Amino acid sequence: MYKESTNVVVKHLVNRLRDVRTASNEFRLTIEEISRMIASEALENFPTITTNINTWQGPLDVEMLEVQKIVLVPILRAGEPMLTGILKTLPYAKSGFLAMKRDEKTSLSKLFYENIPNLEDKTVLLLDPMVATGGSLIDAITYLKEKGAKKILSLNVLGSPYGVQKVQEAHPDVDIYIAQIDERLDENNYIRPGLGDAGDRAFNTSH
Ligand SMILES: O=P(O)(O)OC[C@H]1O[C@H](OP(=O)(O)OP(=O)(O)O)[C@H](O)[C@@H]1O
Ligand SMILES: O=c1cc[nH]c(=O)[nH]1
Ligand SMILES: [Mg+2]
Repeated sequence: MYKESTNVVVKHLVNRLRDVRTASNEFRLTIEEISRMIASEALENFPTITTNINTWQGPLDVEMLEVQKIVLVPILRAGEPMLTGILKTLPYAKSGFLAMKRDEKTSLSKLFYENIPNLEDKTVLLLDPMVATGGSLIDAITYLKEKGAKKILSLNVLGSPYGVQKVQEAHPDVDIYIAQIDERLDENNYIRPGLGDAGDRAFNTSH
């Protein structure tokens, strides 16, 4: 299944990303903010554990998210601000890394580096702002499954209808939480209206 956010603040922030005046620093901070809100939506039904803590009035049993069961995996580069944002909310989550690049001629993704912790009993939050053809996300999920992932939630900012459908067809067990699904994929496999190249926008390499 996929869930597109209906939150008006999320939509507002996505539109800040589209504006060409939004320079790299603000662009990354906005991705951080959107990611924290999408993570809240994705974790709404995540298991909690009763924990005894000391409060100002003494011991108290409270329900806490089972953060030790979460592994955050950004797809670099563009996924990096998503990791930074969510780690501010969940500083004790573990992180793994996939560095992938889409060949802009063939649109096929290539994996350059990986560092994935043990995924036994874990839920992976896979982080990539953009789902264009869906190829990078499909390959990343396939790789994580080979590494033992049983449960993967995909957190994304912008998708094309085509890409989101392709990911669902390839991996129907993966739930997608996305801020906005745009109109279409263009002839160069870019999302329209979209925001351009998220990695270039985030790291100031557009020109
Ligand atoms: O759905 P797809 O057609 O595979 O395209 C989406 C991919 O393209 C972008 O990364 P890119 O390859 O540009 O790498 P970057 O993060 O280094 O810019 C984006 O972050 C996705 O990973
Ligand atoms: O629109 C797109 C497509 C792929 N990658 C991006 O960053 N943006
Ligand atoms: Mg890029």
